[in-house]
Amino acid sequence: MYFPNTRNQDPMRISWIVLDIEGTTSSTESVRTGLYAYARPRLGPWIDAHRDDPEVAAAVRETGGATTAETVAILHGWMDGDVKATPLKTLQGRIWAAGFAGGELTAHFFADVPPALRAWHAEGRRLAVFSSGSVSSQRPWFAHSPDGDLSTLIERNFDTVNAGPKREPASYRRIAAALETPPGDVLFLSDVPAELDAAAAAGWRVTGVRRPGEPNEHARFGAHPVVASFEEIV
Ligand SMILES: CSCCC(=O)C(=O)COP(=O)(O)O
Ligand SMILES: [Mg+2]
Repeated sequence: MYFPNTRNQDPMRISWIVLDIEGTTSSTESVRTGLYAYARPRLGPWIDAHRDDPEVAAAVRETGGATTAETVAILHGWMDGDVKATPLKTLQGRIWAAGFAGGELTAHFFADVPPALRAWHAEGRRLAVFSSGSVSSQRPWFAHSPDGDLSTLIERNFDTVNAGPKREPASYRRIAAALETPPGDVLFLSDVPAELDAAAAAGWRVTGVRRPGEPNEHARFGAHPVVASFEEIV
């Protein structure tokens, strides 16, 4: 096995591969026009119907709005600005999970992703996800791939609640500790250079994913190795 960023290192030491979702395994379009459009009109009714749910109540409190209308306006503003605020991700995640369960949503994965995940899993690499999307949405996303259920390949799920912000090294230290693995044995794949910087600062191996047509296609990845497809991670 050859990873672009493992020259002069033993690639067999990579025991965990941690995946970003949007821009890496899946298109930004599928998230923004699929998931975001689904959540947008449902936020208000969902909040009103789940006021007694502690997770929903806490997310609404953290949003800072006094009424449902105010809360929804703040949430819509975050969605418009692509602010990946944790309360928004919590509420979106719950709505999306219900949408997947009801058969109203399907996930998207780039064509090279399902075969790569299956091959890595078959050769003994362990797979995890670290996304701004909440864990409650990550699992149904992988379960409802058009290429079949990929969630069985994913052993661990991390988000901004159980790990922390994606641009802070401490979050990656927390994940490596949870995986009980030395940081140098973990490879992180992401389309966002600042996330790769944070992971590398925590001692992880990293590879940038520069997919044609994605918002970060022309991003500067600095010294980080970069691939355009998981097929290049042979
Ligand atoms: C079911 S995945 C939801 C995707 C999402 O909401 C998101 O913010 C993805 O961000 P990422 O950190 O994976 O780039
Ligand atoms: Mg991403």
